[in-house]
Amino acid sequence: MLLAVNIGNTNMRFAVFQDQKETITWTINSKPYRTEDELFAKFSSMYRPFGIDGSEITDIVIGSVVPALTISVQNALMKIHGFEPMIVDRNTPSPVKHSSNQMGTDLYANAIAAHGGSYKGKKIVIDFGTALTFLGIDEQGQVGGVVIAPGINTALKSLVGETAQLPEIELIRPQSVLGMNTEACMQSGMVYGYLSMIEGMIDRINQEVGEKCFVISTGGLGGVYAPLTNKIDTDDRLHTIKGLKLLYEMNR
Ligand SMILES: Nc1ncnc2c1ncn2[C@@H]1O[C@H](COP(=O)(O)OP(=O)(O)OP(=O)(O)O)[C@@H](O)[C@H]1O
Ligand SMILES: CC(C)(CO)[C@@H](O)C(=O)NCCC(=O)O
Ligand SMILES: [K+]
Repeated sequence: MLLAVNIGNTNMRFAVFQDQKETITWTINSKPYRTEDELFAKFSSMYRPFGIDGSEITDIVIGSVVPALTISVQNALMKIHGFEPMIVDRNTPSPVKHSSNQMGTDLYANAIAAHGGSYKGKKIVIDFGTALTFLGIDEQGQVGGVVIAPGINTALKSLVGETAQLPEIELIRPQSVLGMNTEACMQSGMVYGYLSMIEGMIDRINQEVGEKCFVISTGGLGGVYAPLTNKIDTDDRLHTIKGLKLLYEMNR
């Protein structure tokens, strides 16, 4: 069985791909950064609650956008499983072409899963993580470019943290765009505001590439925003981690 790990700035997402059965997935906070020993202790007890027998894991792939965690996670997993997990990044060979020497592994994995999936034509991948990213890729696997904006929780935390009178809110759609109480006003800004950005960016990217792209969303809040717009064609919270799996299979 293959274990794939996507180390993000907020969460480390784990997924175990089983042959016939459903994929099992869970997350562990990335922060505070833990030592290798702490990670080893934490990881040692993480399989059982999910009904996984750790000894059945024969392959491990790690993708990371947090350099401070990459090697510690690799070493902790190596101590548990007795073999070296493969670390992949933007330079790991694949049919996806890009010219960036900075592209985060999650963005590269998003491109690979979009190109390797059954989607047709040009694609946009929107990742609702710590950062909100858009990636455009054409039918030949050429990455057209990326957009990086503050993630929704990141923006909300900053807004609440920098103000005296604004409270934490739940990210749900308010009754109307114009609100009459603080909570509804903020929900409008966060939900309709970001939705407007997302729809507007999709339109702009489509215009720039001269085609109506197929739009895939992933990341923590994809499941909240995708149902609110018909411009997102599908939401798959495992999209990034499926890209890591494909990268592993192409390079093992
Ligand atoms: N209904 C919801 N309301 C508010 N936040 C939510 C909701 N559903 C998911 N989230 C957020 O999504 C996060 C899980 O997302 P995920 O595992 O993709 O990592 P991430 O935080 O998106 O980013 P990164 O990949 O950068 O670590 C949770 O920590 C939570 O903050
Ligand atoms: C943009 C994020 C933070 C999204 O997780 C990550 O992909 C990253 O740190 N990237 C490095 C910079 C770049 O992709 O150009
Ligand atoms: K930073």
